Amino acid sequence: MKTPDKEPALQAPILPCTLVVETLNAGGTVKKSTTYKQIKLILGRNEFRDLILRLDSPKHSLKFPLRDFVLHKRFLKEGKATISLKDVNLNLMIANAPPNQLLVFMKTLAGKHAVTGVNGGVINARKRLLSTVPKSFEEISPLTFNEYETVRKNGGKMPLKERAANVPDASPVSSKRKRDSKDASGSSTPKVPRFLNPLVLTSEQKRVLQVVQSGLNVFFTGSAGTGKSFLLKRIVGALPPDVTFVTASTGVAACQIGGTTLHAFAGIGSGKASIDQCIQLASRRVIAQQWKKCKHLIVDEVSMVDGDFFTKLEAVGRAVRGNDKPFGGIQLILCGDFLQLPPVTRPGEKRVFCFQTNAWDRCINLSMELTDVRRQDDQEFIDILQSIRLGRCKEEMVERLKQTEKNTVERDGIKATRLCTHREDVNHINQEHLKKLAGDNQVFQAVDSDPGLSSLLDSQTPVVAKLTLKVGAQVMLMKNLDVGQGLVNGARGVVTGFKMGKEGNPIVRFLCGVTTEIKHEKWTVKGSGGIYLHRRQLPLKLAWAFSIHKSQGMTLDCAEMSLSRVFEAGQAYVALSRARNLKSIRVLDFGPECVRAHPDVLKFYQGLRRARYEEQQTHDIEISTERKATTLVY
Ligand SMILES: Nc1ncnc2c1ncn2[C@@H]1O[C@H](COP(=O)(O)OP(=O)(O)OP(=O)(O)O)[C@@H](O)[C@H]1O
Ligand SMILES: [Mg+2]
Repeated sequence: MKTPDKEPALQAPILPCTLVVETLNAGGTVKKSTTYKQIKLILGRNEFRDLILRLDSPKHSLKFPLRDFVLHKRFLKEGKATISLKDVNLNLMIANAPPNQLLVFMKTLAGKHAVTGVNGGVINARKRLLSTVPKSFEEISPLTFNEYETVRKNGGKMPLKERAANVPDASPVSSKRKRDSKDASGSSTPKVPRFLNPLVLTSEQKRVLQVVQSGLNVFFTGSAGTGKSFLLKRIVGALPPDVTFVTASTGVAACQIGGTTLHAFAGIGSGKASIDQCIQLASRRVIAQQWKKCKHLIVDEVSMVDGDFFTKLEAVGRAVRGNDKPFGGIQLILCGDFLQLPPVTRPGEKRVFCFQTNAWDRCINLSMELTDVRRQDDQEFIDILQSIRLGRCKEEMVERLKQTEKNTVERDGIKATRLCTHREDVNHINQEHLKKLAGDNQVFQAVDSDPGLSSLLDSQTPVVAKLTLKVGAQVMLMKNLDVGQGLVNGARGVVTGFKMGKEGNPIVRFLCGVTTEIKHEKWTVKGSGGIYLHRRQLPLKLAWAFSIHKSQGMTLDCAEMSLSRVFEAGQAYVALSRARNLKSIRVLDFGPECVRAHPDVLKFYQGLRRARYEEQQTHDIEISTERKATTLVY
């Protein structure tokens, strides 16, 4: 994989949000509550260098000195947090803030507060009274790594850490931090935290984010590994969570971006009923509320959304929201690669891609293409993949892929995962291999927040309800645990033992060189009506075999594949493009006949390319919310 670039510095902490200010009496009950909608919170310092939170809106300007406070930050991902000002009995409840900005804002607030204390504390009351310094307010500078380190080394002085134990809903940062700061040998190494040093978007990714923030309905595409899902997560973090609905065509893809399936959002079942019936279904109170609340709808892996289903959704959006604009005025942010897997159809059913519908033409203002491949860094492999994506495979490419049959991708007892074209083969292969291993089965049962909805959690989380392991079991990690160490979604490993004790967690040796105990993790999905469901399970799956359909969107460490039975256009491309380089795959039974691209999709992409060419010929493109039906492709 390419070495990631890093963001040089963070922006000044200004947070768009809604704020509820609660005034409490001495007993802690609420005396008064005032809501300020669509305001900005600005973190700054006054003339005495006190930390001040300023509320700005066209009608209001309030200042809250931050002296003795507790941060409640369990719901950061949902754009919510509370600052309890102990000395003045106020609760400042933040809602509807872009989650990424909120995270940086809260960390900066905690860090700057701790550093202020470390660097000399506050000016006494007498000096303040006698001071002739004019009143001022200066926005705070971004938290630097040195400040972060000061806070880390003076751990006790940092309010987030110090008080977490006393705050019932403060999230347990300490255990995660411990894991993040240890290397494979277990020794502590100071690491720049991800929030201080986020991966930089490429210029084309930034451009898409800009367009999304301008409010246009956008479809962005690009070959496998160009960072579409990566960008989508940034987009999610930059939009207000209360009115943003994050979805994908499949449960696994939805889980990767922290969303739900498009079907679960829509509430129209399979969408096979007539448009009138679909509208009726979506008009049920809880579903309709969701539709009305939604201002931004995000859909990943849109290539697998059926065209008829998309047409019905568009009509439902207009009807349920009582708004004649396309999709009822919801901003659409669609992403995917139509040259990967198409919508699943029954035998004999006509396949309609989304882009072939009138609804698509009415809705999508702008189509953009990412071209910089980030998953692979091996140019020869990138060239082969680009050609296969378009349904072409020259003789020398076939030969090169055939040569990989001799690759030894096994290492340290970790075998290649067989990517299967047919789902039924996957289960069979995994169970047969597990049976052959000596030793006892260790069964790990998931704990679901609502056992009645376990089948929904089965389809929307990447982990199974019942996981059976043995020493020697080949496993795949299903969650990013520590990106720096290589413990990422798709990492391959082998079970080497089980911890003694009640839980008996597995010890897994991974291909990246780390051997570690795997503990339970939590997955959260939004059910219909916006209810959150949780599953706790080990983030592992058996990995002797995996289906190509389930692997769409993933990056895999080592895989082998037999592609002679491919039955879909794009299937061979999806399988091959999961790998990082030619050394980490073994391709069996390969021939040019395995490679297929759908002719309608090729035509669609030719149209996008032509439009790019014409745009480049005529003028520099200006992004304007006025423009309709423009196609912009990189
Ligand atoms: N700007 C970036 N900086 C660093 N790494 C990046 C960047 N963009 C993407 N990546 C990395 O590239 C890899 C592929 O990204 P991602 O899975 O988002 O691609 P994708 O276009 O969604 O692929 P697919 O079509 O297979 O779903 C990931 O490991 C991701 O973290
Ligand atoms: Mg993706």
